[in-house]
Amino acid sequence: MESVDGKFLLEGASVYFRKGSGSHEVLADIHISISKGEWIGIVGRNGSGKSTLAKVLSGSCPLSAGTIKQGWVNGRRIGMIGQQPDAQIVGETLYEDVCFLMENEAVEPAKMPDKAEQALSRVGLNLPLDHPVGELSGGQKQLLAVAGWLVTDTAVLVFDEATAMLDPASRLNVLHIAQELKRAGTTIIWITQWMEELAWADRVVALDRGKLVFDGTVPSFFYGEDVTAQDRDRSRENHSHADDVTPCQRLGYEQPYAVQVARSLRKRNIRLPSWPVTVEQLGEAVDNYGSTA
Ligand SMILES: Nc1ncnc2c1ncn2[C@@H]1O[C@H](COP(=O)(O)OP(=O)(O)OP(=O)(O)O)[C@@H](O)[C@H]1O
Repeated sequence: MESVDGKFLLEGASVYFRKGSGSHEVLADIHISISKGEWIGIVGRNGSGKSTLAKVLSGSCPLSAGTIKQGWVNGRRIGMIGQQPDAQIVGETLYEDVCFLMENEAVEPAKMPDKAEQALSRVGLNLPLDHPVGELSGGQKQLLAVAGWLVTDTAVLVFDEATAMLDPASRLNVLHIAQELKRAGTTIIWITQWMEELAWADRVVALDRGKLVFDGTVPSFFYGEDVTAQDRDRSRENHSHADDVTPCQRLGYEQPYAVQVARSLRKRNIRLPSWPVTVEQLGEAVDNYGSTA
């Protein structure tokens, strides 16, 4: 276990912006602890403060009150990938773009081509270094932005609705790359409006009008009381909590299809052996149910 001092922590974090003669509270008294190598999914409706939280975590928005302790990040970088693929492009070619951060960090010029190639290959952009950035698709531009962070020692990558403008295949590709990075030890903060993307997270944090209204596991976000009830109710087979409103629904989001099906099955007392969020997970759960039933 990390010591408390070593934790990446937000404590009572608040951000106010000036509005007329008063102030507008965008983040209110947020407490979050982020573990090394964790994947945290952050959700909340438009204007709930997600981007502001992303900026606070990456150090680009100062707090009006409270504290941030970067603990185990320990001077390493916190990168951020935004929603607009074009907004984060800084070079004309892949090489120029991916070298931008290295130049800022005074990496030896002789080492740059190798580092650039390694970073591009890690994100699966296997194109010539002089390939024009203007010819990349939106999804490839997002991967290029990720590669830009990989040339330096990046401890945490914040994806702020980074897949919002992408087609389903590119979206999945960016998710896969983030998963690879997590396996290699990078901490992932994944902000999204797409509920199914939370399937990749270890934990969900939800914001509503600047307040933290949920911080828990993915199953408890989508299945609410059912999850805690499962243990409690093992001996009461006919009891079902499927009518309970889940944290996901309370936030005003539609539950993913797989969650709707699984909850509907639970109402009929068919309890799948896991808590599916994607259709693939639902298929696996049904398979496993079939083999144990
Ligand atoms: N620099 C700023 N000055 C004043 N108000 C701001 C500033 N930045 C954000 N806000 C306000 O803070 C609130 C939260 O904005 P933020 O972008 O963090 O929310 P969000 O959840 O990311 O929204 P979206 O999903 O629409 O991107 C909004 O009401 C926004 O208008």
